[in-house]
Amino acid sequence: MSGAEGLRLSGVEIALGGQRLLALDHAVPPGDTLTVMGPSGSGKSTLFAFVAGFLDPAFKAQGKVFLNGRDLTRLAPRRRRLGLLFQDALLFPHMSVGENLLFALSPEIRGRSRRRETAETMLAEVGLDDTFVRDPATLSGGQAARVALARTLLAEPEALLLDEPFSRLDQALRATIRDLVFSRIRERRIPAILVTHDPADAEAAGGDVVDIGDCGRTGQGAPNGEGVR
Ligand SMILES: Nc1ncnc2c1ncn2[C@@H]1O[C@H](COP(=O)(O)OP(=O)(O)OP(=O)(O)O)[C@@H](O)[C@H]1O
Repeated sequence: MSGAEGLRLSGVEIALGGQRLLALDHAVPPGDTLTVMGPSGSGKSTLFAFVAGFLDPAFKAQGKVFLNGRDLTRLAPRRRRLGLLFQDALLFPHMSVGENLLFALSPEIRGRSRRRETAETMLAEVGLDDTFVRDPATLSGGQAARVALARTLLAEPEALLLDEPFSRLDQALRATIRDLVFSRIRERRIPAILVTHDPADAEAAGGDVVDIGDCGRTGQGAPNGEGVR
């Protein structure tokens, strides 16, 4: 089954050194977020590497990833149309906020003023009007997280991989940025996978939660993708 809309991990199993690390079979509808939890070393980053297409050859993987009906499994990473958000905003320090955004914008959007207007509109969407010319070094942690989100969304990803994107933010800011990210995901109907250690993140994401923690040790884990809620 290809899963015409959304993201689907179909019979995914990843092994390392002959031992099964994780198994996952799960569909993420448009606008939903699947939360993946598990202790350090359980394979969360490895799962993202598999979905994004840069899994280290030390791992043996089987199963497929479908996105809006396309089989991504053998596609080059840049053709998968995935957006990633990490703990760090990872903005280019030698570029202004606006230049960071324009870098992510499709070359199909032509014309200097049209490109700038598109980037400014996205900045406004994440609550950052009038920051186009700012130096990223002068941004607060929350502002940098907003720019990172804007840059990711500007590339118009068909799915998002969120790798502990809130873990560097203090508690109050964390709630604000979290709400912003999940509201954008729902409104734009983007399927997402979130890796986190924080149950409050999973709660805010509002979708299924899978714990891949026991998989390698017991061979059970969540082989049928049954969420814990
Ligand atoms: N390139 C690699 N070659 C061999 N083993 C690796 C490689 N990368 C990771 N591993 C091992 O694979 C297992 C899963 O690692 P992974 O980084 O996916 O865990 P994680 O759940 O993301 O951990 P954390 O929560 O600490 O980020 C670990 O045992 C790790 O040591």
